[in-house]
Amino acid sequence: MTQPRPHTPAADGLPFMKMHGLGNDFVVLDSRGQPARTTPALARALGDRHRGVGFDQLAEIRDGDGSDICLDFWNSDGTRAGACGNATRCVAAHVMGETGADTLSIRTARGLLQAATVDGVTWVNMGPPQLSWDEVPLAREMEVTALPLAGDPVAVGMGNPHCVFLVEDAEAVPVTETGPKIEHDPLFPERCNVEFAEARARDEIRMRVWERGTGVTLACGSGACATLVACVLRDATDRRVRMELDGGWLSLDWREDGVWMGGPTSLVFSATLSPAFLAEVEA
Ligand SMILES: N[C@@H](CCC[C@H](N)C(=O)O)C(=O)O
Repeated sequence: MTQPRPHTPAADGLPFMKMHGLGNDFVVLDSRGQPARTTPALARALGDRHRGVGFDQLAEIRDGDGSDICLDFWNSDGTRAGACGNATRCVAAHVMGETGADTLSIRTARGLLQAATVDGVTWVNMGPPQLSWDEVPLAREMEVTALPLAGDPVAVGMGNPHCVFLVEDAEAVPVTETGPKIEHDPLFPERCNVEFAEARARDEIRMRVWERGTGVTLACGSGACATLVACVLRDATDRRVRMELDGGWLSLDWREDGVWMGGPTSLVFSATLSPAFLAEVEA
């Protein structure tokens, strides 16, 4: 009997999924059972919204390592990200849908995360915030709540660095002007994501974001978690809030075991990258 021919990306192309969580959009590669594929060049080429597919982040699923799955993240400029909350929720919803389970363990660069489906909503525990200067990281020893920057922001690590400004009116902030200046400030040796947060009530926040390696996005999950932490540290909100981002609403809850985040996820389509596209990237 003839054996089925194994799938080889060079001959058959490379399958991927396009997903989004509140308009924070992703290409997802499923590399379980095979070698990881992503390189900085592939991430940049795929992230090109004109010549590739386009995404804010690329997420690559790998076989579990003492966990159900492993997950790696890349920005559209080809750099790695240690955390991506919305992609984690999207992938968790997809994998739990495959298996019918309502919990999932996910190993990421920041450690082991837990996801759960509750009343049809996918939640992820993004872990406890990192609140010492060397964990964020900052360039030198200082309080994360006392940065020497105009606007008096708070630095928070969520497996990736965030700088959160508490503002009176988030709509009025020139995000595209201020975001890149803070992202590249020497205080952040690994650059940072920048959030502008307006506490509308003890249980409601409006947030807009500039993402490291990507720019303005409609939502940022790890940024939402960092924003909640900053608001609680400044006593602007309670630990359980709803948050409005440009792309929609998230629910957040800073518990003993970490910052939990729940909200919608969407699988937009599945398709295959052509062998010609892959050959051009590898050339
Ligand atoms: N959109 C993401 C965060 C992506 C990573 C970020 N740009 C970084 O480089 O740290 C999220 O939902 O958390």
